Amino acid sequence: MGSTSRFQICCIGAGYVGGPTMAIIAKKCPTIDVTVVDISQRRIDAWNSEADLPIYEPGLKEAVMNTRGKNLFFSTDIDGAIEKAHMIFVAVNTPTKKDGLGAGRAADLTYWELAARRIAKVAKSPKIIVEKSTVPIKTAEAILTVLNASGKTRFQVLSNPEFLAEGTAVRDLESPDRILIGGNLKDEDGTAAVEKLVDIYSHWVPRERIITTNVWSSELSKLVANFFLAQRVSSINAVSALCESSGADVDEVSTAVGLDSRIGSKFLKASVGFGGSCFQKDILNLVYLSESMGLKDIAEYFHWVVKMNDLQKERFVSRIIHGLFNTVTGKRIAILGFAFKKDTGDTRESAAISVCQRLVDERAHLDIYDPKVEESQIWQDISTASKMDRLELEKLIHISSSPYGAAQGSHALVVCTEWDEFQDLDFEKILSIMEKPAFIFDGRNILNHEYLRKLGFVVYAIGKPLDPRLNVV
Ligand SMILES: NC(=O)c1ccc[n+]([C@@H]2O[C@H](COP(=O)([O-])OP(=O)(O)OC[C@H]3O[C@@H](n4cnc5c(N)ncnc54)[C@H](O)[C@@H]3O)[C@@H](O)[C@H]2O)c1
Ligand SMILES: O=c1ccn([C@@H]2O[C@H](COP(=O)(O)OP(=O)(O)O[C@H]3O[C@H](CO)[C@@H](O)[C@H](O)[C@H]3O)[C@@H](O)[C@H]2O)c(=O)[nH]1
Repeated sequence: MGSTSRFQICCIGAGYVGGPTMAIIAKKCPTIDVTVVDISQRRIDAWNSEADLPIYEPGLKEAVMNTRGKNLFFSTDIDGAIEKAHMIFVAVNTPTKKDGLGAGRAADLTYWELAARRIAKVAKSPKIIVEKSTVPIKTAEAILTVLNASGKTRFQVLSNPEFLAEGTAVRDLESPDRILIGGNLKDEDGTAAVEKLVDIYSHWVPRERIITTNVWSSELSKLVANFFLAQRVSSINAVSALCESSGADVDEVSTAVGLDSRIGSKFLKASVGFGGSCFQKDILNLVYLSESMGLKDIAEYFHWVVKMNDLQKERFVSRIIHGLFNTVTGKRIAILGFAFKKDTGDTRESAAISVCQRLVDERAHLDIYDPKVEESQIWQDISTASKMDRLELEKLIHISSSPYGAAQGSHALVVCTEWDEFQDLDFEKILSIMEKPAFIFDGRNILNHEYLRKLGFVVYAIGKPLDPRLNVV
């Protein structure tokens, strides 16, 4: 490990945020030593391996390989890394609570608190703690209370939410729209801590893109940013239902609407529904916060973004069932894509999970293909979502290593993830190996629907004028 006379950063949590964020800090700041620690030996071994890293992100492997062993280290020696660090990022998971008070809505801060208690126990010299995980407003304040209770040394807690999106993590980290740092700017030590973190980001981020606020604004801004993004997806998905009923085309509508510079064109792509570990969790967190502050109507307003997403997934499944003449029992359906978006192997809250679970409930036979998601992950996700046991599921589900394998003998192709490679498939070949009539349900609007119809497919696409050959109710 690096010399202790250099500035030392520790990051607790070697996940989708901790790993890539620290790799970029190490790359951009060669004079700083960065140690990423985790309780999972398996994850740390994977970060240290020569083969695949534990997560897939374009450009990540190069960034890690160029710095690992020089000023970037992955370790399970959490106490050792805490002890020598000047600054400690906490990037542990903060999932939605499963049980107890606020279950299904509030953030579960168990991992965060455990990390804070570890720091309090081990730290002997002053530390700057950087809250990287997404947390409810006032978490930093609670954490400071835990830390200060040890009475051994001084701590500053900063909020520095992460805005990277999966699939583009390296690009987002190298060229962020903004860096947000919340700290106690009324206090000299607080201001100095904020300045230290500003210094680090200034190695590669223009100063005007680094903004500082009070801690609460920073914590809340992260939740609100995700609400605004998810709200746009739910809004365009609501419009997609209207388009299907009226003959309008959702892509034409979103282009026309998005050209208004006050609205903008991003996050207006209708889909089977948003997924990912953040949107639903963070909005439910806002719902819970609003409810606990007595703001019932505000909570309901936030909640509709998640409810609309659930409706969209269900609407898509209904289109498949009705399209296949009101029953999918015993029919073979090829699922193309299982990740929650392209260019990631992450499946957390992926719309594909809900779609597969619903189709399996109807006793359809699924053949699933995804270029990056591990087979074991698909089994784990469907087993968790379904009421059926593994033996029953194995009779209904097969996982293929190619899209053609999945399509063989199927009645329908269902696109759940917008992987680029799906646009380049040989659809003539696919048509020839499918049952007839052959159906395509494009949950991402990425295929050339007119061409596919000319070939002979019956095509359903989100928010598009309905194919006259499609059975609808
Ligand atoms: N995934 C994203 O794209 C993204 C983007 C922005 C913000 N966030 C937020 O960042 C946080 C982390 O998300 P993630 O996707 O990286 O989660 P993750 O599950 O991929 O990684 C979290 C890691 O923390 C480790 N961990 C948990 N408790 C620990 C402890 N006490 N000591 C050491 N290690 C511990 C876990 O083993 C795990 O490897 C969450 O709050 C999330 O909301 C995520
Ligand atoms: O027009 C769109 C845009 C996105 N999506 C879907 O929305 C989900 C989320 O996509 P995206 O936001 O690109 O990925 P995430 O990695 O979940 O990133 C979000 O969540 C992160 C975790 O908080 C934040 O850091 C990011 O800023 C925020 O974009 C995915 O299922 C997308 O397919 C759509 O359906 N239509």
